[in-house]
Amino acid sequence: MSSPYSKELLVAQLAVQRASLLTRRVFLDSAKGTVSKSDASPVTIGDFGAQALIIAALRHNFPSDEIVAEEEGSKLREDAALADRIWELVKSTKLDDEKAETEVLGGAVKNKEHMIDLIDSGNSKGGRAGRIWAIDPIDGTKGFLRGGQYAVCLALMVDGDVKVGVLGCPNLPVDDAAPLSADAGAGSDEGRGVIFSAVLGQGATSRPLTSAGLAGGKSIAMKPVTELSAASFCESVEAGHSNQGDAAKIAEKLGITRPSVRMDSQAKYGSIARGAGDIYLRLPTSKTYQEKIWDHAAGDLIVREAGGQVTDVLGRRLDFGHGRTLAENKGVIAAPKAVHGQVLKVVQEVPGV
Ligand SMILES: Nc1ncnc2c1ncn2[C@@H]1O[C@H](COP(=O)(O)O)[C@@H](O)[C@H]1OP(=O)(O)O
Ligand SMILES: [Mg+2]
Ligand SMILES: [Mg+2]
Ligand SMILES: [Mg+2]
Repeated sequence: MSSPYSKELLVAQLAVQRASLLTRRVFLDSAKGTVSKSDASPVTIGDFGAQALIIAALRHNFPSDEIVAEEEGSKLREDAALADRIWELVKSTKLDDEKAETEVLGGAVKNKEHMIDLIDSGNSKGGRAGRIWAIDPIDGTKGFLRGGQYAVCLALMVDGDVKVGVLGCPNLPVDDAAPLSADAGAGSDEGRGVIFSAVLGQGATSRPLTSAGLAGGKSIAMKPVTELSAASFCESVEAGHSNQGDAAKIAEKLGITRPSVRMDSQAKYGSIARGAGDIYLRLPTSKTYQEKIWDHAAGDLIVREAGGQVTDVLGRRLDFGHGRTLAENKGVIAAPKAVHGQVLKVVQEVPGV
């Protein structure tokens, strides 16, 4: 008998793989078709194209599942030139493995109109009932534009609980043991590109991102941290996304002397899950910003399955059942189980956190 969620895992991995190949093409192109969204954050033809390809694969395999995805298609109905550029990418990005491409992923998207409809169909409100997929087609779009790290993110929640999580990180080193560095090595794909995945209760794996089918996976585990003084934080690059000043105070109190590694996107979760980094700290910057479920669902499961613990700054598990946002959580602390409590205690000693 196959293990629980084996079909969901296979589809999710191949869908993320294909979408990551699309984003990689855009990453290497100087014209990324960037437009500004209503909240002033950027979105590119890579984000739209990756979302279309992932939703196409999900609709082919699981037509009645709900989908919560970051992007929407309205801009593309007003801007034909932008839609055309995305369509060029979507229709020409395929896996080399014919069987994976057609039998598993369902092959090419029919036409441009259908592509926009697919992009628009990630509009579920989310919630605590049933099967809901969460998609961030490019997490860390600012990193993607800067030549940094980014991630293609997909997770399946069932009744509010994350069961399957997959992260495509085209700019991380393939080697799980490579030292953690914010440098993405823009311009060269050599030795780069990894897919992390996890199924609840079945552990976490990493495998190289290739243009064929799925390459062999290896099981991953967090680095055992016994002395916090030898550890370092992995934090956001963007100062507006997490409170880096308070993080520095917390590091000092914990005896951490190494500087934080700054990295965009859920590549942070993947990096600590494979033992390349130690602790992911994301302290809230404002009382009003609510984290989005697609920014954390896959990473949360991958870290927990690699032996970590993930909570918010109040010590609560991330709750993905509240809708499109983590409405009941503030910030994130992801750390090896053995030291998570120590980090949480010091985080709570900092006034205002
Ligand atoms: N004010 C904010 N506080 C925290 N996270 C934010 C904020 N604004 C945007 N983000 C999200 O942080 C994520 C990037 O994380 P990181 O900083 O760790 O690389 C993005 O998904 C981004 O959302 P968006 O996709 O809408 O730009
Ligand atoms: Mg994001
Ligand atoms: Mg995004
Ligand atoms: Mg965005």
